[in-house]
Amino acid sequence: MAARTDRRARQGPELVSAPVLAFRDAGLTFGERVLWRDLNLEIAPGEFVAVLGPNGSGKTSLLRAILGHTELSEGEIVADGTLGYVPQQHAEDSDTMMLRGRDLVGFGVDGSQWGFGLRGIGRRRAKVDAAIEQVGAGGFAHRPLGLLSGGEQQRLRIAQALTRDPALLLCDEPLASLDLASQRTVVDLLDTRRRTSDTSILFVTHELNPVLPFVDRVLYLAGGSFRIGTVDEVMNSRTLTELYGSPVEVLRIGGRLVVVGGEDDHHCHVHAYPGDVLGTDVGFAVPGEDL
Ligand SMILES: Nc1ncnc2c1ncn2[C@@H]1O[C@H](COP(=O)(O)OP(=O)(O)OP(=O)(O)O)[C@@H](O)[C@H]1O
Repeated sequence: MAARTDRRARQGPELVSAPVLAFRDAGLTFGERVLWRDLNLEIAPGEFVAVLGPNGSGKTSLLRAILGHTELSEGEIVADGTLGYVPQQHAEDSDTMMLRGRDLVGFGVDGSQWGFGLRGIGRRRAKVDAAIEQVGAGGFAHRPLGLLSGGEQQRLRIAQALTRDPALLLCDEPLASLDLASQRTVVDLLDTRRRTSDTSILFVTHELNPVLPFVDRVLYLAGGSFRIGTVDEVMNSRTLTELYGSPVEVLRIGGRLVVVGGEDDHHCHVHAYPGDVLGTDVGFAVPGEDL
């Protein structure tokens, strides 16, 4: 039966090094459309797993299944500990002038868990302050969200997720529409969190290179199938050609990982990822051009 269950509730606290998340024969299909199936994956404490794949391959649906918002078609997902969620930056959020940065962070601790009355309010405020400090947002958290840069807003979204003290952070393209310096800040925050608290990171992205130095494994979804392994095991021409069923070439150029082809059957598409998030050349090339 398809289900997402809480391992701690079932098995007790003795499994100290148990995976924080496990997919067991998990599958997700919509009608005839198979997004992925027979997925078996265990994510260890502190592990950084990048989820890659073309548009529509099922990356966001994977996160939704973990969060329990989408029901699996088969298998199960077993979670151990609290989940935190960091969404992508949305342009429409920038219009928000009524909401202060710390209000956004506070959404992470709303609910009855802190109790009511003055003591509850004080505990809640302390939790919000601690999360804001963890992401270094004390200097701007009092300002309206609409006056903050995309990078500052994204730091506050991470703070919101951290208020829950998550064992696993689910990140849905958190670097989208951020400049390279802000990307680096966000990636550094996530890496610090996993080093200091052993929080695992499941990171959905179209751009692997900004997180390349931190990635332990890659889950690459495409065409109803997937590959899991280290960057070297997955991001190579043979593996991706096999996965896509059409020629794909993976090149390493100056520390950058460049994938040629694979987006669809009709266009030879080139992704050029910057090898260093402080680099300036997020290049896109057309077939036949020198890289
Ligand atoms: N509830 C649903 N019912 C039917 N189809 C769905 C449902 N949810 C998602 N889909 C379909 O599943 C496919 C995968 O969607 P998903 O958003 O997971 O892809 P993605 O890999 O995150 O894409 P992108 O990179 O564009 O964000 C899409 O074709 C989408 O239309």
